[in-house]
Amino acid sequence: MNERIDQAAGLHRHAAAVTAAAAIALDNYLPSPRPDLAEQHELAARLRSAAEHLAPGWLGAPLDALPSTTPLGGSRRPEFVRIGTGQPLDDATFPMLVPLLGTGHLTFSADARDPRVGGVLRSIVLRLLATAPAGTLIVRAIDATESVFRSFQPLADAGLMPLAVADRDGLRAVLAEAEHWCRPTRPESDPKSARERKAKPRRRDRSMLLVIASLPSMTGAGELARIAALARTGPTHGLHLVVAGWPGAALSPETTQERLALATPIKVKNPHVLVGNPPGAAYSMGRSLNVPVYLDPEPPVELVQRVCEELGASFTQQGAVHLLDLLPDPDHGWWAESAAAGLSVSVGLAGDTQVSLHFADLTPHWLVGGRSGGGKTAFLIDVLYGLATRYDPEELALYLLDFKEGVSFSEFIPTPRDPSWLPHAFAVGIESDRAYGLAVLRDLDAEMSRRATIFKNAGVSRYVDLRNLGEVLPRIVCVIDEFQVLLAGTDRTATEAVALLESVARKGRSFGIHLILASQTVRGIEALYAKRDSIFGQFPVRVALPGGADVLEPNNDSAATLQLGTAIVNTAGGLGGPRGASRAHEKLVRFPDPHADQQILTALRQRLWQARSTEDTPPIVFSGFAAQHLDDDPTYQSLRLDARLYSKSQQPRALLGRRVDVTMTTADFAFDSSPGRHLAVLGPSADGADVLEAAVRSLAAQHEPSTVHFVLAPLVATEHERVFALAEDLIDMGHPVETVDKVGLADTFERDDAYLVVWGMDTASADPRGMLREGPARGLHLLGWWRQLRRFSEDIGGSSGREDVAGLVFLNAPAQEVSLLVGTNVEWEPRRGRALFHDRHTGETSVIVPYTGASS
Ligand SMILES: Nc1ncnc2c1ncn2[C@@H]1O[C@H](COP(=O)(O)OP(=O)(O)OP(=O)(O)O)[C@@H](O)[C@H]1O
Repeated sequence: MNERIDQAAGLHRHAAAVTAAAAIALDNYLPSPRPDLAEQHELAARLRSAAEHLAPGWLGAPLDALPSTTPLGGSRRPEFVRIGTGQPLDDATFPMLVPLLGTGHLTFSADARDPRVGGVLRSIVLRLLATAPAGTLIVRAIDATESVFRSFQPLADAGLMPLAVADRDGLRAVLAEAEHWCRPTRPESDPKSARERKAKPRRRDRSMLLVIASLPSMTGAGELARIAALARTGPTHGLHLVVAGWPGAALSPETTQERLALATPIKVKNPHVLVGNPPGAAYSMGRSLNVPVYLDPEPPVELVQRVCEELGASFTQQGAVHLLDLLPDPDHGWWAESAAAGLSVSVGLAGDTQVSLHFADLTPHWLVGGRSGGGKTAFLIDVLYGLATRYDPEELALYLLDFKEGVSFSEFIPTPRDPSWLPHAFAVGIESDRAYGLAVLRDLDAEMSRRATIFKNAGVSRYVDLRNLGEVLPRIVCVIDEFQVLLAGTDRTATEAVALLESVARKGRSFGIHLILASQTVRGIEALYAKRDSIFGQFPVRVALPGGADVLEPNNDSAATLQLGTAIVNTAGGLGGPRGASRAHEKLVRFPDPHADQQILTALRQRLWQARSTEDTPPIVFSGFAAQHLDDDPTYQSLRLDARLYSKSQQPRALLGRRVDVTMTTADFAFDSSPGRHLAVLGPSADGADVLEAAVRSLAAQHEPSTVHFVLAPLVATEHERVFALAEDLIDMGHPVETVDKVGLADTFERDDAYLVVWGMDTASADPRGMLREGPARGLHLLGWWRQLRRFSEDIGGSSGREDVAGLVFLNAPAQEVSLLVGTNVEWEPRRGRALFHDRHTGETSVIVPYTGASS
């Protein structure tokens, strides 16, 4: 350690001496009215030699002439950087250096739309990145032209420097990050932590460089003021700015943009530039160096590419963690742990050491934050494989819900190409919708009640005590990715979801039920305003990924500048502590990208799957936008195998679709002789025709041949073909079938023991009221699709006839009209692939995914 300090001090003394020498050289130089050529040559030579010391290699050499063997990554912070060539005489030149890191900022009077400025910005950033010791320089860029840093893409891919932001929101986000970086440190009171701080890298060991190549067009006075404020305070916190286009044009006659504090201003002329006085120093000739300076040309594209790729690769290699580094040895330790006292899983490496987090009484739930693309899914998948390799499916059951458009958890379910699944996965929601999220929370709440009864019967009050009695009951971990979607707004779903979340969050620990809530935004969830503390207070484990600092306490800035693949894990509710001090409750970890090695991931899942017990069934999958088919319905499958399942003593039921609940139960409507046993499918959506067909097919499967008639009336021309095909199938099953048209329909109203199925009931001319009232008693049931709700209402004789049709399936019908027909206020938002089913007999009103289309 002493050796490194001595080395640093030596380097510092050396740099100071060279700077002083250069300053004296410049100060002693007074331009004579008739310049002495020899003297100028000699001065340029002295400046060249000073520059070689101050800015060797990457920092000061012409980039197109640099040997390709020049190594990347120096041993200390680069302080001066070359911007171009000073040319006092045609044949006398010297490298123009400016102080930056450790001193102040740079401004260019023109922005990057001037290609010379764009070029020199690329060159400055490249020089600094190539020289800074690995991981010590954090670069953020803003560029409305979106072209200046395009060639730096490999750094973004490696997670070293995000792509430049181009719009005002991006600018604001970057400014907020820089302001976060500059927040004053909290006073140091604990001498021990002060001591420890010396041994740890401190914030000042890293610098943040904010490069503004061109400001977004909507930039306002507020943002300009924030930039100016950052310039004033930045350097003491290691923040430095390079701003092109400063000062810009005044936004209004009252506003003039001041020179940026602590900046070396560069006035862009044509073809040269003038370099103004650096902060705290003055060229003796006046406000700027009295020598024309030519900005460095832009670095060769291949060079940028090569350097970025090398930096990216070495960063990736240095930090790379492999999923297998976090998992137990498959030959010795899979499924070896007991969940009785809690669950434990390695979530990443700190140095070479595994860092584990737990689901236990003191740490029942976790909150994970990170911006989109920040690695949330990767982190969650690591955790899930970690748990799934440590605990037997008897010890652990997973509920996995994803509210974003991606398909985070789809790898845990069987697909046509790969039939394996994660045996621990009980229910998986892909592109979940809010109704399904709510169903999962209801299910967890009901599971708590079920477990409470088990506990009571066993005479215990805690999960661990029950397990100690030898009872097998898995712990449940429910992961909800982008949970804020479930809680969005202030509607009934949000209100109920908050109440259930609170209940599970508060009581879950006692029942072995744990939550991982993940989000890109934890603040600003309106439905949580009153409940924030009472809910999140139950989440002592906080995991902040890049862009997810808001899961930590506002004054804890440890996650301010995380790179992709790293996370802050905090087990004290996000609480911080003195900057730089070692925090037992908080660690910076590196975690693997599980998808980096798809083969290993597949092999892992298959191995887990092969180890499952023979009773294990695939997870129940709710796929938000997937259609549901009658042939895939387990109820339909079983009744086709054994029609006696619905024997005559039971009522035949029309299967309509799957309810949006955890197990995706079948929604059905029963037919018997009591009044109202008719089914109306309502709304213009073409799905109506499919719903009727599924209803008919499922009913046909429950009747012995020749025991009931099917009368099919395709009054909608487009449905003729479908109905004829259906009729053939029914005949094959041994059922008597008739098809009728509009004229023939009226006669069928008098029949007994028949299902009368009408596609386009709204075009029928006969009055169905008598048939609706009296039909069921004679075994005649109508299954009708009305495309217009008003016509249906007329057909039943308005609200007085409501009871005559007890089964209602609403497709794309507005909530107001639905409420009128149901007779109570119904919350319903019509959308593709969803229907609202109301059964007046059972009182059920539920959202279903109606059966549509061909079977899979
Ligand atoms: N530990 C890691 N190391 C390197 N790259 C990673 C790591 N984790 C994730 N990535 C990469 O970052 C990208 C985003 O990751 P991921 O999909 O997990 O983020 P996310 O936060 O879930 O994003 P979104 O919410 O947009 O889906 C992916 O391309 C992934 O390969």
